[in-house]
Amino acid sequence: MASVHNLIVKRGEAEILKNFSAEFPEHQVTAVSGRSGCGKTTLLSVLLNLLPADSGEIHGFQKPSAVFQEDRLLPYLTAAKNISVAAGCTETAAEKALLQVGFDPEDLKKNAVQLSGGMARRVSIVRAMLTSGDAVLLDEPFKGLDDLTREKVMQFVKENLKNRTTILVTHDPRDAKDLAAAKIIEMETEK
Ligand SMILES: Nc1ncnc2c1ncn2[C@@H]1O[C@H](COP(=O)(O)OP(=O)(O)OP(=O)(O)O)[C@@H](O)[C@H]1O
Repeated sequence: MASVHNLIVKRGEAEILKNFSAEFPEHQVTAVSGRSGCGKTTLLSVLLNLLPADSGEIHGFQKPSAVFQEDRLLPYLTAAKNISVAAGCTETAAEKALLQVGFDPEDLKKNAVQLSGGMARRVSIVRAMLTSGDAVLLDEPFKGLDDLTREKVMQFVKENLKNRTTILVTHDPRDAKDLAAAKIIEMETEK
């Protein structure tokens, strides 16, 4: 089991995670939901080492890759270059993956700054899925995608999870079901 134990995380004066403990089945998907502001993104930021915990223990997230709510792309590189630089794969592999998630061949020529929000979101999903590591942290990855695109992206994510321990933050029960989540954590009750 990957786990966090008695995590305390403050942001400014506010204690966001108050002795939060949870277990995440290894090689499976755990869905995390909870009201807006309860600390889901904060939890992922701590697991990614982007935010320090004030105390607590973390096990099983040595090398996670992530989809953030904001897409964090390098604006003047193409989608495929953004992916290959971060994931260490070839641009050809990145382009193949982008076509799978619904990019048009024409879109492959554009720099990230020229992409729509939904396209940028798909680039960040492909980047996370093609990056190797022991865990995948997905912060509302399917939010705002139309149904057809969501289906393509869902298929791509399923094919590329590769048994990695996965945390899926989502408000949509369909996401947990479609990714066959082994466990669902409702954050308020576990804080
Ligand atoms: N950079 C920051 N500095 C100070 N407080 C912050 C910062 N980012 C978030 N917070 C606060 O931390 C709390 C938890 O935010 P977080 O983004 O983790 O919630 P969330 O559960 O992911 O919410 P949502 O579902 O809306 O994305 C909120 O009260 C928020 O205002």
